[in-house]
Amino acid sequence: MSVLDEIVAGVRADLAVRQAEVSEAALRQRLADVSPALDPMPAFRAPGLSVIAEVKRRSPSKGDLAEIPDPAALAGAYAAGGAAAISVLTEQRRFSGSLADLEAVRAAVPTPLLRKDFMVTEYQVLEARAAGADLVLLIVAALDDATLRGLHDLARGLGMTVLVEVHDEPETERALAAGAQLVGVNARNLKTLEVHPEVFGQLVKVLPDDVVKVAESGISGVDDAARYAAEGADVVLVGEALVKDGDPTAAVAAMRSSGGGVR
Ligand SMILES: O=P(O)(O)OC[C@@H](O)[C@@H](O)c1c[nH]c2ccccc12
Repeated sequence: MSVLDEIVAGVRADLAVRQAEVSEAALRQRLADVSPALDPMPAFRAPGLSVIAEVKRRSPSKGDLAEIPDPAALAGAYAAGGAAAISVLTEQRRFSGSLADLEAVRAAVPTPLLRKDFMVTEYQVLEARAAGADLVLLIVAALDDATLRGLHDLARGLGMTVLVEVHDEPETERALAAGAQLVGVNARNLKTLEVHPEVFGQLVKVLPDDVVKVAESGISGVDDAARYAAEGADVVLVGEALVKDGDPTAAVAAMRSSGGGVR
């Protein structure tokens, strides 16, 4: 079993517990009370480099990163630095996140929010929207084509934006075939946890001009952000470097301006 398979098995077990507590019908009812999803795409498409700043306590590859007792305060700091969107890890077992973190952040900031998790069922997409998320992540390596397309269409139907994550060329072709408009190239291979920073530069050549391109993982500071911007990234998604920085507001602002042209 790959690391990704093990993570998804844990996610499915946790999901079964939540599904036993809240029915899908009840979740769908909650959707009526949620404000419409915010659209991050105009900011992502504007000139310059956008930052998706991530709330991330730990990871399977790096272990504990930061305690983050108050995710809403961290998100407020990211927003003050001009983050175009905020990613909240909600996976519990490996990343110590939760939907409660997402809800707390939603209550605190008006910035578009990404639910970062291992989404394998419609229920999780509905949960994301009900908790106030505007975007969801779909990891191509974790999904068959029919499920990828089904979850993509469901999220779009709910007014959400989908970040479709890839790590190689076949996955990129599958993402585009599913209709992806926002593609994230994860430098980390989720099956082995190895980081390959050169993958973005390879895959950017396969991505059409009108697709918004996100560079994900292992971005340690302004130099990495600037390098990805020069390679064609519209957006960088950054976790570890920001949660460990004593001044996350300044760190986000510096990454934005590293891409040439503040937006
Ligand atoms: O902390 P980093 O190296 O800046 O990485 C952030 C983000 O790219 C990473 O958290 C991530 C990218 N894709 C994922 C999928 C699942 C969980 C986590 C991720």
